[in-house]
Amino acid sequence: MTEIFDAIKKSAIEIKNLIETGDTGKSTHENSTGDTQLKLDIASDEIIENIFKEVSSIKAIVSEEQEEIISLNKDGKYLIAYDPLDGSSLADVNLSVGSIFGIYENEFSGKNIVASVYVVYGPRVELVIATTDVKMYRLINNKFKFMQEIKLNEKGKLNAPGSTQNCWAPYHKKMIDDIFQDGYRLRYSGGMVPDLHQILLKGGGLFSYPGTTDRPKGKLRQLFEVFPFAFVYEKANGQAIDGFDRVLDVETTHIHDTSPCFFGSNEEINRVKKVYKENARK
Ligand SMILES: O=P(O)(O)OC[C@H]1O[C@](O)(COP(=O)(O)O)[C@@H](O)[C@@H]1O
Ligand SMILES: [Mg+2]
Ligand SMILES: [Mg+2]
Repeated sequence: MTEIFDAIKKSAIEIKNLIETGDTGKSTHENSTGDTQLKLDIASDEIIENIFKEVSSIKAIVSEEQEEIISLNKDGKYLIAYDPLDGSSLADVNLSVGSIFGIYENEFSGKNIVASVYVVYGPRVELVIATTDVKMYRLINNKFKFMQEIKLNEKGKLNAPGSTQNCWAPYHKKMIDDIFQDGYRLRYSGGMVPDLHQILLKGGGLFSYPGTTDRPKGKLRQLFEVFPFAFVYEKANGQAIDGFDRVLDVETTHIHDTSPCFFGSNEEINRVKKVYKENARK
């Protein structure tokens, strides 16, 4: 898998340069989820696709920005699903954004994810690789240097509650209020990558993107966003659930499926499970 990680590192350096110099405006296209694509989304997608085309171990790729799976090498072992520029609408206000990659074998499903990688483009560029463990690297003088392993504590102090609040179920609202009452601090930028990276590096907490009245299956996409981060959180001694069970056990029926999702350290996730079990129906 090393050549895949090297390809991702190469794409991260090109995307960093694109973000620094590129146009943050909208294109005239929509992606399959119905989001208007930014010029940066399209350009980052092209960068990654062109680099992955050169890697012989990749069988097929699928991007959040494209409709279909693209076959690359019939003898390749790995399938990669990626979100080329997550949180792209935050680039114009100079908040952090990211890229997310899920590496799968056999077919695109939560059960088949074998590794994941994400990149944070912030004041510094950091890259996190999850295999059997979770390792963080930082871009220094155009090279990724190993910095540290990432492990969550049993309990954290941060709360990142996503989605439109007036569409929350009453029990979800009460749970979030209770968590704040217990002294947790609000940390939500609207960029999944920096928001989840912050919880990982500060030792723990909760990130939630529930099902809501306007989006019963949430917003975040399983293959490109939810499963890769679920893999990271599990390997970092945390958990990722759909409110009830491991989100990596949720079935994928379409490549652009979304799922409610909760990522965090054990204490916070067990709290979500209890509230959802007592109040919600799956
Ligand atoms: O504003 P909301 O509804 O809380 O949604 C925020 C979420 O949407 C996203 O921006 C979606 O990602 P894209 O920018 O790749 O579409 C996530 O990064 C973030 O967690
Ligand atoms: Mg995204
Ligand atoms: Mg995106």
